[in-house]
Amino acid sequence: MLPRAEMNVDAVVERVRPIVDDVRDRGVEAVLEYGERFDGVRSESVRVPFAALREALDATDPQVRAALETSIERARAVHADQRRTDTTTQVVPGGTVTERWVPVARVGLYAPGGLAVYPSSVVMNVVPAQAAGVDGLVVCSPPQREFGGRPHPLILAAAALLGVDEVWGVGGAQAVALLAHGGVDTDGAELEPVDMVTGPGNVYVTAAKRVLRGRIGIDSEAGTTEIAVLADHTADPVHVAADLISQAEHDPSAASVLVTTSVELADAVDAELATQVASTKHDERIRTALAGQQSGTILVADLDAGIRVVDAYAAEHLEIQTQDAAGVAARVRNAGAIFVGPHSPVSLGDYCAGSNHVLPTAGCARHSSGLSVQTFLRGIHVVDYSADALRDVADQVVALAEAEDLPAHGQAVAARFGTRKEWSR
Ligand SMILES: NC(=O)c1ccc[n+]([C@@H]2O[C@H](COP(=O)([O-])OP(=O)(O)OC[C@H]3O[C@@H](n4cnc5c(N)ncnc54)[C@H](O)[C@@H]3O)[C@@H](O)[C@H]2O)c1
Ligand SMILES: N[C@H](CO)Cc1c[nH]c[nH+]1
Ligand SMILES: [Zn+2]
Repeated sequence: MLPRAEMNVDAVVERVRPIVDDVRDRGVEAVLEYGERFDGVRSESVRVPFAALREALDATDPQVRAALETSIERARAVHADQRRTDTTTQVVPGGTVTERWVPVARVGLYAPGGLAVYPSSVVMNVVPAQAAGVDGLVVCSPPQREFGGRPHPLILAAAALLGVDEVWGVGGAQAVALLAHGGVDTDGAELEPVDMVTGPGNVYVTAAKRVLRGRIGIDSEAGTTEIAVLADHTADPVHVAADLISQAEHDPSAASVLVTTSVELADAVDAELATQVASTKHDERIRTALAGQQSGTILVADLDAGIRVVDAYAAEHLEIQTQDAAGVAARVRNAGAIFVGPHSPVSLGDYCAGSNHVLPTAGCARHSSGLSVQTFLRGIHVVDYSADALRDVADQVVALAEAEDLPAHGQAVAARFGTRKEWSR
C-alpha cells in the first residue's frame, strides 16, 4: 500500500482534543486566544457584521466576481439534479413504508484559510446545503492578520453572493469546536450549536471533526489534498506534471502520485517537474510535497495492474490520461472524483466543472463520497400499517421476537388483538 503523509490525522488527534475541550469550556475567549497563537491575530469580535459581507462583494474584482458566479451557476446545476424525492412502497394492502428525505436543520461550513484562502470552498459547501433545503447555515474561516482578524474578503464576498449572512472568523480545530458547542461573542452575538460540520481543511480541522463526530455529524474526512494520475504512453508529460504540481501547491503534506505503464512517460514527467516547479510561485511548498513519502511514481506492467493500484490507493482526485480514458475510468472503483482524458484537469473540478471539490482523502474514498445534496439529507422511514395489515403479519413478528428471546416485542403486537399471553420465567 502507498504511504500517506507522515503528518496524518491520527498523529494530531491528541493535540487537538485539549483545544476542542477548551473551546467547549471557555467559548469565544478561547477562540480568540487560539487565533492569536495560530493565525497571528486577535480580533475584537468573531462574528463578521452583515454589512461587511456586502461591502466585500462590492469591492470584489469584477473578473473574480464573474468567475465565482460561473462556479456557483455550474455547481447549482449539478447539485439541483441530486435532489431526492420521497418514495412510498406499498408493502401489502394497507401497509406502506415511506422514505422521507429531511434536511439537517443547522450546519456549519468550513472554508480553509491558512496557506491559501478558499472562496471556492464556500461555494462547494453552500451550494449542496442550499439545494438540500438546509435552513441554518453558518460559514467559518480563519481570521486573517492583514484584514484585522476577519476572514479574507473573498470568503465574505462568496458568502454574500450565495445569500449566506452568518460568517464567523475562526479557523482550525477551534472553529469546529465552536460550531459544535456554540458560544457567545464579545459583543453578545450568539453562535447556536450546529447539527453538522462539513468542509475541507488541514490536518487540525480534520482531527477536530474526528474528535467531535457523534456530537455532530460530519462529512467525509476531506483533509490534505491528493492527486493520482493513471497514465500510459499517450499522456502528455507537460500536462501530467502541471496537474501533479497543481495539487502539491496546497500543502507540504499534499500527495501527488503518478501510476504509469510507460518508463518513457515517467522520465519525461520527472524532467518536466524539475522545470515547472522552478518557475512556480509556491515552489518550496511544492518541492516538500513532491519529495515527501506520500508522493512518487509507480511503474506498472499494464493498465489492469494500474487500476488495481489506484483502487487500493483510493485517491481524492484521480486523473485518467490513457487511451480510451472513459473505458478505463469506468473500471475504477475507488476515487473521490475521476477526471477523464486530456481536457479534464483537477483544477477544472476545483473551480468550475460543476462537480464538488470537497472530497474524501487518506483512503476514505473506499467508503465515503464527496460533498453532495445527500450529505445534508436524512432519510426517515415512515411506517403506516392498518389493523388488517398488522394482523396478517402478527404471527411472524411474534415468532421472530421469541426466536430472539425478546417476547415483549411479540406481546406489543399480540396485545392489539387481545391475544396477550403470560410468559413463565
Ligand atoms: N479534501 C478536500 O476536499 C480539500 C479541499 C480544499 C482544501 N483542502 C486542504 O485543506 C487544507 C487547507 O489548509 P490550510 O492550512 O491552508 O487552512 P486551514 O483553514 O485548513 O487551516 C488553518 C488553521 O489551522 C490551524 N493551525 C495551524 N497550525 C496549527 C497548529 N500547529 N496547531 C493547531 N492548529 C493549527 C489554525 O487555527 C488555522 O486557522 C490543505 O491541506 C488543503 O490540501 C482539502
Ligand atoms: N483541490 C482542492 C480539493 O482538494 C480544492 C481547491 C480549492 N481551490 C483550489 N483547489
Ligand atoms: Zn486544488
